[in-house]
Amino acid sequence: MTRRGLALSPGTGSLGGMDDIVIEVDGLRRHYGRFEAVRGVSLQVHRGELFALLGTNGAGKTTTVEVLEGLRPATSGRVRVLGLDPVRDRAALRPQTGVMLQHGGFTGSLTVRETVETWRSLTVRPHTSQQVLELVELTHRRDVAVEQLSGGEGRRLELALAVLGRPQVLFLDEPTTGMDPASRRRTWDVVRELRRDGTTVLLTTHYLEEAEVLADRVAIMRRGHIVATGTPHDVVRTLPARITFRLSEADALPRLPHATRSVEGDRVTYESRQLQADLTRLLDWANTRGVQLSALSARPATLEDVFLDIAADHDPTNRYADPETAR
Ligand SMILES: Nc1ncnc2c1ncn2[C@@H]1O[C@H](COP(=O)(O)OP(=O)(O)OP(=O)(O)O)[C@@H](O)[C@H]1O
Repeated sequence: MTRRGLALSPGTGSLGGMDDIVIEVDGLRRHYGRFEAVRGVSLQVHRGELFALLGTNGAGKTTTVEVLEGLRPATSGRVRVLGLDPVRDRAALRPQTGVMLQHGGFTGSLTVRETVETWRSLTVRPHTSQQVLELVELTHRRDVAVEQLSGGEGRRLELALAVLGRPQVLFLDEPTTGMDPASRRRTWDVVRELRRDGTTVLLTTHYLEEAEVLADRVAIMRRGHIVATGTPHDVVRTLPARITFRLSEADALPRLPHATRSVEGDRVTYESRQLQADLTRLLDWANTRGVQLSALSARPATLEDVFLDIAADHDPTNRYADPETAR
């Protein structure tokens, strides 16, 4: 979706000495008292990239993002955003970054427009209110008190405020939580548009489909570690594709050369490393015998499959890791 006449390009103010790497995390550890929430995380995000940080509840995503935002110091390890230290250089970094927290702090009695105007007065080189409200499709709600917005509209207002200062780097912590599927897709369009205009985005989300459609690269965290990383395609291809169908007489099932089979009642699942070859073999077998495979489906693995595999508490360390991106 292209929005008319919007100049969304991020600020280009040079902070000097940076290359293509916008976010750099090396061996990050973060303790809360004696509990270690982040246990040696390393990642790099390049200019204009959208990187999604995924993980089970309590895995350490928010803690990692808060360290990057300068809201918490690292216990140890090196963290740089635009070549700067997020805590020490917070004043220099702040105008270059946009932050959408899980729970924004609005004053409920102000209208949407008053809220944006208040934030504009605190922002260097801001977009106009009209621009950002158009971007997130809240123009028709501009005179409504913030407390009367729906949950999804509130999230869109937070997104508008996060991009108000034309940030080079945008941190989005669960940006579409509480949105209906249509709002979520509209928000994806906005994020894609920002990314197209060169904004670097670090996103956390529990919606695996969101990461699959938006992210250039993902990292999946569990218990303070990154256990899988790479492009969504790279991460997903570590797991086999699935062929499923229902068949009452499962005894006569064929062996497929690249697949393992499991049967639960009348539900048959093949996990296949070569979907096309195995599916062809299966369909030939069924056609030759006149067998009806009901509710037949064949699909590659998804990020959700990988996530569930990781959450199931196998030991996935190293299984998914891409050595170039997770050191
Ligand atoms: N202020 C704090 N004091 C003590 N422990 C904390 C604090 N903040 C977070 N933790 C703990 O650190 C761990 C990581 O929390 P964090 O919020 O970073 O995880 P998360 O991956 O963002 O989780 P979620 O998906 O549930 O939002 C959790 O075990 C959490 O209970």
